[in-house]
Amino acid sequence: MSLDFCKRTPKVELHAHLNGSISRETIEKLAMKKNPELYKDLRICFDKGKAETLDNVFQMFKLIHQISDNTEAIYTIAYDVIHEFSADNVKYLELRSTPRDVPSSGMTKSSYIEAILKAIEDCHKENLDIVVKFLLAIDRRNDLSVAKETVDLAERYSRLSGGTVVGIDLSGDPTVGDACTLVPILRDAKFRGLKLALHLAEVPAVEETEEVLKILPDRIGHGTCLHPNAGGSQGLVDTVLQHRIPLELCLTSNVICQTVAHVDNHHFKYWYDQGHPCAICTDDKGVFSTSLSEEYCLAAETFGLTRKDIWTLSYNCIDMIFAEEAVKQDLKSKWNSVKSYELNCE
Ligand SMILES: CNc1ncnc2c1ncn2[C@@H]1O[C@H](COP(=O)(O)O)[C@@H](O)[C@H]1O
Ligand SMILES: [Zn+2]
Repeated sequence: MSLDFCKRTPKVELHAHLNGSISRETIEKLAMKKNPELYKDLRICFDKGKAETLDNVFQMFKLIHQISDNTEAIYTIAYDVIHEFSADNVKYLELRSTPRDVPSSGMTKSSYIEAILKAIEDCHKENLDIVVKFLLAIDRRNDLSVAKETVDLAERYSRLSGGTVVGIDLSGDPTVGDACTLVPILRDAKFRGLKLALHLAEVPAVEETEEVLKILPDRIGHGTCLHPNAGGSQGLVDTVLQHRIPLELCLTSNVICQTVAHVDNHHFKYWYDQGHPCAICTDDKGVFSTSLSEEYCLAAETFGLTRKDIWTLSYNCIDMIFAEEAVKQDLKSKWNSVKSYELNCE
């Protein structure tokens, strides 16, 4: 499969953490301004393959958060990330990010969110050919009061942004905390009309996953350990299949974090072969030195997908987006307008 074809294929990105998507160029720009020593540490981490384990990845987020501790940096990261996805021919992007308060820089959770919304609006004003939506993330180590504050902010900014904020993500180090404690607030978020894209079973956790699945989230991030062979259970698989809950699958992320032993064993194959809705995503394109086109190419090469398969995989993601029907129709016509040309030319 040519990377070029995957680049030319219009794409939907549904699982991208803002601070994990930051490119080397943006890191350099921000870190050099702030503290060149920090840049040295970050550069070492950013050399491909240095992430290596889930633990290392979460160490990298700590470093990145040191440079994204003010609204100006958050704006720059969001602005650059949107441009980078757009340059990779992503036509629809859902960014997710965990709002942070940093008293020393005067950043509040509200100004954090507003900086991202401003970047989205400015890219829109530039007529960049990409629709961007935004999910507020709850870190799974957060307690109920923080989670509730995030849901309140999501509801408020969904209204104020005219529908750019669409929902809630649950993320954070999967080996820390217990998502069961957050179930009541996640249920409430759904009741209030927010969409839920939840990291689930990134590592084995049958009971927790059972509890969270009862909410029937709108999409699942990773779902690596749902299957009994991966430390899950048949009951979990059956629930996800029965409700056709779409999966956001991030191949490179899982291999680097070692939650999947080798890309050949990636659970993409199991779900894809059953015709289950699967979206190929990057997770953290900066931290994992990847792009959405590279992820499609990797899936194609690993699982023997044809150009038509890749095209269909990308097209089917449109039905999984958290946007109104009109946006879906627009995207579908965009895909269809280049389909026969792209699929027939070599
Ligand atoms: C690798 N697999 C993963 N599993 C779980 N959570 C992840 C993640 N990758 C990223 N995050 C979550 O996203 C945050 C960084 O972006 P924001 O500061 O929110 O923009 C991380 O701190 C973590 O909470
Ligand atoms: Zn993620």
